[in-house]
Amino acid sequence: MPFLRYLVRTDLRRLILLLTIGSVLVTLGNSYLAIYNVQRQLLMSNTLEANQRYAAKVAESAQMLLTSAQHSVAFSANLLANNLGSYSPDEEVQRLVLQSEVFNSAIVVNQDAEVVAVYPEGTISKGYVLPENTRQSFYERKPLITNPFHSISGNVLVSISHPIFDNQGQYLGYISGTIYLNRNGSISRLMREHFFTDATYLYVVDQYGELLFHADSKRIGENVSQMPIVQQAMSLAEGSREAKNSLNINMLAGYAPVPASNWGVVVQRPKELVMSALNNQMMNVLWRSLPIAVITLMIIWVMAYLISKPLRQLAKNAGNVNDENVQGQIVSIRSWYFEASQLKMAVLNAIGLLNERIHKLDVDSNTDPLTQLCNRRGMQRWLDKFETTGQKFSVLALDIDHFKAVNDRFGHDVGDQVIKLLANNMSAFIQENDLACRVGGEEFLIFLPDTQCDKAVDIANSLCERIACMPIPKVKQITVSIGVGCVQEEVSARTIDLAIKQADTALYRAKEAGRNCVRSEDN
Ligand SMILES: Nc1nc2c(ncn2[C@@H]2O[C@H](COP(=O)(O)OP(=O)(O)OP(=O)(O)O)[C@@H](O)[C@H]2O)c(=O)[nH]1
Repeated sequence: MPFLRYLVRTDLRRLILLLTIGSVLVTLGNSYLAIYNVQRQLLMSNTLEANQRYAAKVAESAQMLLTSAQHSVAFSANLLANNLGSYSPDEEVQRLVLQSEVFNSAIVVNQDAEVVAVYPEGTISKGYVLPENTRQSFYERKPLITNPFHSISGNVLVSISHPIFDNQGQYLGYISGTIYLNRNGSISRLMREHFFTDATYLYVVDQYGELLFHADSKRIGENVSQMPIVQQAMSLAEGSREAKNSLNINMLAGYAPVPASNWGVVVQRPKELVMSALNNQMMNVLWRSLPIAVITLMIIWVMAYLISKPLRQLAKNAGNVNDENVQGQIVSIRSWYFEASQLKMAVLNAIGLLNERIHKLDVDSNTDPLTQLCNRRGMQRWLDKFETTGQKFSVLALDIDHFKAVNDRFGHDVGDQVIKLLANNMSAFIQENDLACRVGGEEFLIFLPDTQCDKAVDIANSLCERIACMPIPKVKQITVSIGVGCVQEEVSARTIDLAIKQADTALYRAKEAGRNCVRSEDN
């Protein structure tokens, strides 16, 4: 599952991405939620307030219409009271109905509860004596707006009446105008015609919770007094609230009273409709903010890449310190910000230091500490090189004569100084490409690349003489014996070994010959 491992691998870029994208998303989500809640609250309170204001406006207009209707009826009652002998009730009821669109019909009733004038004709007959249950205005003898009632023909009516008294205060009957709530007229138009373009609707209840006006005309007359919003509307107060309608749908309702008739006007709008408008709005916000969000996320991605890139390259190269080119690769890393640049310097320093230490260890492990010449291990490296390159060479095996005596006479420390001095002298004597090694206490091998045997013998003789003349503190003088060996054939491990053995044997012979001399295979 390499891909899965790649996905769950934790690196700086992923961490930066995770952190920043997480923060951006949480911030965006939080802002979105906050905007949603604020807008929701705002929209709900705006809708509640708008509905309350609309209900109040309609209620106020109804109040004005009813009050004006009451004044009209009062005016007619006064006219009839003062001119009953000369003025015709028939003309007055006709004028009452026709002068405005408020009343659908009007009647005058005398002190015997008998109808003496009616307009338009046919709604009720002159001479008709009111039955007991319709004599509210007759008995109460005061200005009155009756409770809504159902006529025989199925109409819902409200009657506005005013008593007629003569100059002596004697009761002569009353005049009343009738409004058919389910027919055309100022009030019913006021209640029915609205400018709602959505599912908002208005209804009116009387003081008993009976519907007087409703968008669904079939419901007029239905008693809805159990509904909480109606109960509040019936309390003759103005306000707004969230409430369920008769179909159990949540509504945002505003209500206001019509004091003249003890009616309540309710305007309500389904809450879901308000919320769906909000949801559309929020979707709109989301779509509009999407391009910026995508651009932001892309910028974050690029920044995460750029920030993590130098560190990632440093980490990768720090794991490859054995690579020869690692320092060059680290130098080429573009560390464009402070921390990465400091880290780059630190890694470069560390690798430099490490290489230095490794080099020193390498040199130490191949070098004789007393003379700083190659030891056996260092020598072997050179022999491997000769074998690989096929380069021929001669070799001198050199040993200090009677060195035990030097040690015995002057002490071991002086002996060491002699060995050191001899090594320096040899190093100064040999050529740049030659190699001097200390292979034993006072035994040395000197390799002379591309040097023939006779030439090597000459060099050995020169060296032997030079050392014999070398001034040495305390000891004064030492001599050395030298054996010469050469690689005669093709260079291989065997021929190299043979050449060294040759030199050793020749050295032995030099010692035997009295020391302070040179021997080779030929002499
Ligand atoms: N001071 C000192 N002495 C060493 C060191 N290595 C070996 N020796 C001494 O070198 C001496 C070598 O003695 P031998 O092998 O008998 O040889 P020699 O006395 O030089 O006599 P020939 O080689 O036969 O001429 C010994 O006494 C060793 O203790 C060293 O590193 N420092």
